[in-house]
Amino acid sequence: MELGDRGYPIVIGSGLLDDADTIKTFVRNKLAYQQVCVVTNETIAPIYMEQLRSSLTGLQVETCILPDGEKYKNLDTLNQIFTCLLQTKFNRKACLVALGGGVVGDMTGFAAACYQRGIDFIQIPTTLLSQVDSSVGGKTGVNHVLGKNMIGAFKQPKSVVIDIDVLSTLPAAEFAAGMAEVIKYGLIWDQDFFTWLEQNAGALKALEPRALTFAIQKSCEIKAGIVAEDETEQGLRAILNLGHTFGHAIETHAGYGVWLHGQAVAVGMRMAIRMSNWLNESLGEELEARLVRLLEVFELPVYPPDGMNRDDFLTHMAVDKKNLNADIRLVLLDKLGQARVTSEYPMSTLNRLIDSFIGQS
Ligand SMILES: NC(=O)c1ccc[n+]([C@@H]2O[C@H](COP(=O)([O-])OP(=O)(O)OC[C@H]3O[C@@H](n4cnc5c(N)ncnc54)[C@H](O)[C@@H]3O)[C@@H](O)[C@H]2O)c1
Ligand SMILES: O=C(O)C(=O)C[C@@H](O)[C@H](O)[C@H](O)COP(=O)(O)O
Ligand SMILES: [Zn+2]
Repeated sequence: MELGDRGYPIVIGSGLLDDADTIKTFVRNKLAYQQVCVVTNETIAPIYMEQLRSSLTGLQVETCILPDGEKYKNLDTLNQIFTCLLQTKFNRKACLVALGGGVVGDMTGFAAACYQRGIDFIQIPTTLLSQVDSSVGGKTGVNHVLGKNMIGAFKQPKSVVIDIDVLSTLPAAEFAAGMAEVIKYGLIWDQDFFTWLEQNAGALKALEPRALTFAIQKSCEIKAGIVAEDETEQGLRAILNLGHTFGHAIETHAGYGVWLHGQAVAVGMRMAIRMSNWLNESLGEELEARLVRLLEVFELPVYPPDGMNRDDFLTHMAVDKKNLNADIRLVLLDKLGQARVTSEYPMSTLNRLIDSFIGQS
């Protein structure tokens, strides 16, 4: 990840958690930490903690085990990390290691940004979503009942270690949720990658290592390239939010954890593509149909939840972080592989768009 003195390596491979040399290079010796606190959760700890611990022998390794779930991505749980660090007398030279999915990664990064005004952290992402998206780019934070990820900081990790083997224990619905973000990269940035995903969906679903590695690598490259241009989302980076304006509204309305983040993004991307086509007919209706076919291969939802109405969407979309005033800013496509952020559309079109999805599921 190219970011000047905040740049960092992203290593992708098989067997990395068991590979003491890799862990040594990217977590231990090279960065010379004395104290390491692995932040993980109650689901991941029994599966992967011992493997990681054996690659960290010789260091003071503490473990902070959080409850599992999006509903715990909040300030109370964040405080549990601070309590762990203070009880074990961690100093400013300590390093946090996020071993988990996006929830663990976002909270660990935010804890690292805050603890004693900032310590280092490393990402060891264990879900597909966290491997292709949340572990890269430095967005960290927690949810508020009134909005997703509303409290947080930009804090880049010192390295990202992606072991594709951990995906073998990931539930299928969680794998699919990660695929929604992978598909996002094709839509916003790379039409050839989108076509490749259509052609290789079966291999990805079967966890075929070559296909998986390619998809993860491509996703990280695209994300890192965008973040390198615009680390703190002054402009370009907001295109990574395709589908999220609608998706975050779904997650918040349903209650955190009821809809997986990637599921909500899948529906949100479909809504954004239909809106894009309505505003720019040269995009063509076929793209929405192609997206739906691809989402359905992974059994991702393509309609918002029953009972969610237009006001529910608009209320939550009004507190989106992209908004600069009362206007709701959306990420839309000009064509496959090219996105932009805009609030220049008739409100009547947004109303009609939301209505076209209500009561359809
Ligand atoms: N910071 C960013 O740039 C960014 C990007 C995308 C998403 N996010 C955030 O990430 C979160 C979603 O992350 P997620 O999809 O990884 O969900 P998650 O962190 O909740 O993990 C999903 C589930 O899988 C379990 N799990 C994780 N790894 C496993 C493994 N290898 N084997 C078995 N079970 C495993 C977890 O315990 C959890 O129950 C959301 O809060 C979202 O807002 C952040
Ligand atoms: O890294 C980014 O920038 C993204 O927008 C990636 C998204 O997939 C991710 O869900 C992110 O957390 C959303 O950010 P937010 O600022 O809309 O909360
Ligand atoms: Zn996302």
